[in-house]
Formats: sequence, C-alpha cells, structure tokens
Amino acid sequence: MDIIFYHPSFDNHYWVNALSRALPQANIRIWTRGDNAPADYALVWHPPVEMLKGRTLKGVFALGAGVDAILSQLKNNPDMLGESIPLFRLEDTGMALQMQEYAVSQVLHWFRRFDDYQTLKQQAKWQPLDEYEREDFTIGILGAGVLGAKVAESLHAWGFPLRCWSRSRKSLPGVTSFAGSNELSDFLHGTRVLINLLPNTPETAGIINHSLLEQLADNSYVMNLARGVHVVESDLLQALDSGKVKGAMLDVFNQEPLPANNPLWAHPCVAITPHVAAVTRPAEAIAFISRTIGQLERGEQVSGRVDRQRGY
Ligand SMILES: NC(=O)C1=CN([C@@H]2O[C@H](COP(=O)(O)OP(=O)(O)OC[C@H]3O[C@@H](n4cnc5c(N)ncnc54)[C@H](OP(=O)(O)O)[C@@H]3O)[C@@H](O)[C@H]2O)C=CC1
Ligand SMILES: O=C(O)C(=O)CO
Repeated sequence: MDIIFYHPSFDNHYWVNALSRALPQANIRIWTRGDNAPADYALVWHPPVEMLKGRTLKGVFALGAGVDAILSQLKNNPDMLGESIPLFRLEDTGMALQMQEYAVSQVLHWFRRFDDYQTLKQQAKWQPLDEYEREDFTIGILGAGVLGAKVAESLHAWGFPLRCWSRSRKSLPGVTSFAGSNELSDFLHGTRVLINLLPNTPETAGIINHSLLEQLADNSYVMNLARGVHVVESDLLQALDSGKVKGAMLDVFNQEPLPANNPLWAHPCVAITPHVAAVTRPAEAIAFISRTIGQLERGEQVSGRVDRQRGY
C-alpha cells in the first residue's frame, strides 16, 4: 500500500516516520511537486491541486476536523478529486479535550467576572461585584457534532443551563436541543454565552451577524472556536460598542494571521488566540487514520467520511 503525505507546516518527516510505525505494511512518502507515482491514500492539509488531480485513490484524509479549505479548492477545481473518492476528516483525535479546556476556562472567566475584575485592577480599585447567577448564564452551542457535544458535556458538569443548535435533533444529557433554521431564534432567545462550533458551509458563513447578535440576551458573550467566516466582524464590533455583547473570545478570523490593523486587536472587550483552540495531535490522529485505513482495507464500516454535498 502506498500513502502520500503533505502538510504545509507540520514536520512532515516526523509524521511519515510515526505513520510508518503505525502502518508497517505501507510505503509512506512525503509528496513533493512532480511526484505522479501511484498511491492508495493521501493524507493532506491545504494540498496543492496537482497532488491529488488525476489520481485513483482509495481515500483522502484531511489532517484536521474542518474540511472547508479542501472543499473550496474542489469547488474551483472539480477534477482535483473524483466524486467516488471518499474524503475523511479527523473526528476528535484529542481536539475535543482541547475545546473543552478552552470553553470551560473562558465561560468560568466570564461567569466569575474576571474580565470586570481585570478592569478594576487596572484602576487599582478594590471592589467586590455582584455575583452572576447560573440561571442567568444560559450557554448556547452552535453545532452539536463531535466537538460541540463534548463541549456541552464538560459545561454540563459545571451546572450551567445548556442548549445546542444543529441540523438534526440531538439527545444530550442536560442540553435542550434546537434543530434547523426554524428553531434558531428560539435557541438564541435567552442565550447569554454563545459558543460557535459549526462547520464552514454556505449555510453557516456569516451566521454571527447583527440579526443574530440582537437576539441574544443583553450583556452576552461570544466565543468563536470554529471559523472566522462565521462572524461578520463589523457587526460584532458594533454589538460590543453598543454594550449588547459584553465580551468576545475569538480564536479564528476571516483573515489569518489577523492583520495588525484589525480593530479587534485593540478592542478592550475582545480576547484573541491565534487559531489554537484545538490543534491536531499526531499520536491520536495517526491512530485514527491507521485504524480507519485498516477498516477500509477490510471492507468494514468507517466513521469520519465527509458528505461533500452537505459540506461537512
Ligand atoms: N479553532 C480550532 O482550532 C478548530 C476549529 N474547528 C472547527 O470546528 C468545526 C466543528 O467540528 P466538529 O464538531 O468535528 O464537526 P461536526 O461535523 O462533527 O459537527 C458539526 C455540527 O454542526 C451542525 N451543523 C452543520 N450545518 C448546520 C446548519 N446549516 N444548521 C445547523 N447546524 C448545522 C451539525 O448538525 P448535525 O449534527 O445535525 O449534522 C453538527 O452538529 C470544524 O468544522 C472546524 O471548522 C475544528 C478543530 C479545531
Ligand atoms: O482541525 C481543524 O479544522 C482546525 O482548525 C485545526 O486547527
């Protein structure tokens, strides 16, 4: 079995060595320009079109959870990957725990008013503030897939009222499920903390806009852990300036790296991380990929296949 590997920023040699240990029966090589030799599988992130074009692969694995970049490449280059070639993505592989850490720590930061205490500290003011009540701190999670469901689970342990919004109805302990565009308004009504874990698709791009933000509870908080394209930045800034939204924690942006002149950097109510909410963990990712390749080779059912029409 031949496997080609390409990632623009990972240590490709490290990955190929680790993959070779996990799949000793496979010949695994780093793909470089001009390599047209046969391959059974391709493991990629932001691959050059020529890497995949014209190949008859048994499968392509995205080295992350989101496949928006590769699907957008495919839209512009439909012959990059034949319709019958399955595309897989990483499911969890250590990312859910990272998302849980991120979401729980930030929700607690807001709930315990550490943002307000930081402001008071800058003024050298010793001033106990009113406590927030849990029942006024409803957390709404946009997207209840692999990562959204795990984030909900971790917040459930802290006793917050929880709701999620997805395409299909969910049954998650302690979480009220809202499904489909008809139920989005009800989901937003009363949501104090909005956490975004949707995939980037034509239906979800720009979803966090003026109309959505207006429907949140007053003094709400927004956490974007999914993709920058979900947030209309000018609408968020306006909501922050008006006080409708009290704080935003943003990991992903329309343009990455976020340009130095972007007003989000200087906004006092915005916290920023550089797309690190959940990174691909090699050991877990390699375990998932090698297990899935084994299942495919044996003709077994596999998980993680992307529905290209749906976009995630
Ligand atoms: N910032 C970072 O470091 C990282 C960001 N990400 C981002 O997180 C995203 C989510 O990952 P993951 O949880 O694995 O993805 P999943 O595909 O498992 O979950 C997606 C969820 O979104 C819901 N959804 C999709 N489209 C719609 C829609 N039109 N209306 C309502 N709900 C919708 C799905 O509903 P249903 O269940 O009904 O299908 C599902 O619940 C990734 O696509 C990626 O962009 C991922 C990893 C790291
Ligand atoms: O896996 C993904 O989709 C990511 O965004 C990794 O940071």
